[in-house]
Amino acid sequence: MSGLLADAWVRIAGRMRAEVGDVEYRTWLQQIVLGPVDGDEVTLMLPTRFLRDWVRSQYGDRLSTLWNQEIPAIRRVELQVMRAGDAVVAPAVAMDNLPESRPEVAPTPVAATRASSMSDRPLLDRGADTRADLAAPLDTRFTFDTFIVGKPNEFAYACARRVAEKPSSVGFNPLFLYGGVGLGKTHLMHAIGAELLRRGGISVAYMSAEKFMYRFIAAIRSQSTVEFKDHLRSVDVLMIDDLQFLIGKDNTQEEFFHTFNALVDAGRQIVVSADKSPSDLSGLEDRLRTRLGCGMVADIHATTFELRISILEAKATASGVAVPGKVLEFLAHKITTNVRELEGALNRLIAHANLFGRPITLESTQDVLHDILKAHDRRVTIEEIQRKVSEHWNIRLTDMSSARRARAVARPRQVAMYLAKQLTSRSLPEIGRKFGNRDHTTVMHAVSRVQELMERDAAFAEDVELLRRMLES
Ligand SMILES: Nc1ncnc2c1ncn2[C@@H]1O[C@H](COP(=O)(O)OP(=O)(O)OP(=O)(O)O)[C@@H](O)[C@H]1O
Repeated sequence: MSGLLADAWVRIAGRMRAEVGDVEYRTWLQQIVLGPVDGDEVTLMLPTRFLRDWVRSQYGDRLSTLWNQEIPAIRRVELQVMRAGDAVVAPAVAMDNLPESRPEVAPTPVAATRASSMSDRPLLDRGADTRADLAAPLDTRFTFDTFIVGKPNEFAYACARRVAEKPSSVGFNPLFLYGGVGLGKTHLMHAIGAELLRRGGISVAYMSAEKFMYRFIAAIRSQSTVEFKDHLRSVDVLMIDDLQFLIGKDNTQEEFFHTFNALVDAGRQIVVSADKSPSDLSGLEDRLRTRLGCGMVADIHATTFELRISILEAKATASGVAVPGKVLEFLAHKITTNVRELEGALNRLIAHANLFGRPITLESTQDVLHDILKAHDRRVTIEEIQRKVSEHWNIRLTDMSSARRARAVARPRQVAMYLAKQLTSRSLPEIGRKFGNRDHTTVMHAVSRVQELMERDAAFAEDVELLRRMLES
């Protein structure tokens, strides 16, 4: 039964994804864990109360209907907050593990290939000779206009713009974009596609390396490799996302290599993205790596605090919901690695504010994003905080846990407790223990005292803020 349930759940999750779109699925539904069935009721579990309430109010009815269609004996869906020890029938279904939710082949030729949701399927637009089987939408939100440029990505952005304006320019073919997860590679590729489409008269194919492989395998199975190759080799611009997927897939690499050569030799543009530079993609064949590195290689670096703030400001403005600067700064401090996560956190705050009609505050942010923030807390330890604070005020590290009450020692100790509360997910008693076995009420007092002082004394507030930044960087 559990295999049957798990299979049904994957289909339902795929259906929901198709209905709500990738971003909404990732933000709200991807964390659902499948629990057991009891009588006519299936249990779905979520990590926080907020997520549970939101999913219940927004998707509860639809989930019940889909479950009932899959397994008629199921009539109700029970949404629960997950607790340790709850029985799990199937883990959360990450988007990449879902079946393709839209039809592979567009039913009719599509001339304008813009649609509202993201897809890995390639697109092709060349007026009259647009072919239906290569037509697919780009994510209309991923344009150059919505891409926020800062020091870490300005070079990649400039290269992408150049390719969109003048494909196949000398020195820019292939364009190889690389960088860590969620830093905007796909966004830039879609932006190139959108710009080329806007200008018109050029055919563009975009697909992930994974999709490239599946299509290639499907073509082999249906004995249509010649058509597959011809199709790909007829485009003016070919974009392949997440090339690292081809590592270890030797036959697909070989096919890609030939397609690549045929296109470049014919003066067509190739754009490729990956998580590493060509020279670091050690599982790729040498000759392919060499060719990939022959054009323009552009690195998207990790975001800076300033870039994260600019991205958040732009997204908050676009949403039309007032998000205080302090909240944006807090998020930019806390979520530092991945723009996708940063965006997801902001979306959740905005949805919460809309749902309950309450303004966004620092307190509500900490509450609503509890699970995300906890995951980002782990990096700073109380010991590090104690060390930095002692160095800053030039006191002995042992005074963090000593009984000395002189202000010169007691104040830094209070600041360290305050920072421990802000920057880690430790409870008040746990923090107290690390400071010479002090009681949790002492920590509570320290936190409110530091807050009070920060409000009254700008120089002191600046000191504390500086320490916080140092600890987080
Ligand atoms: N500079 C930026 N300005 C605006 N939005 C951005 C920027 N960088 C990333 N994003 C947003 O962050 C999200 C993740 O970006 P994207 O999917 O392009 O990342 P990626 O580098 O392709 O990630 P992956 O390695 O997972 O494929 C997208 O919603 C994108 O719009």
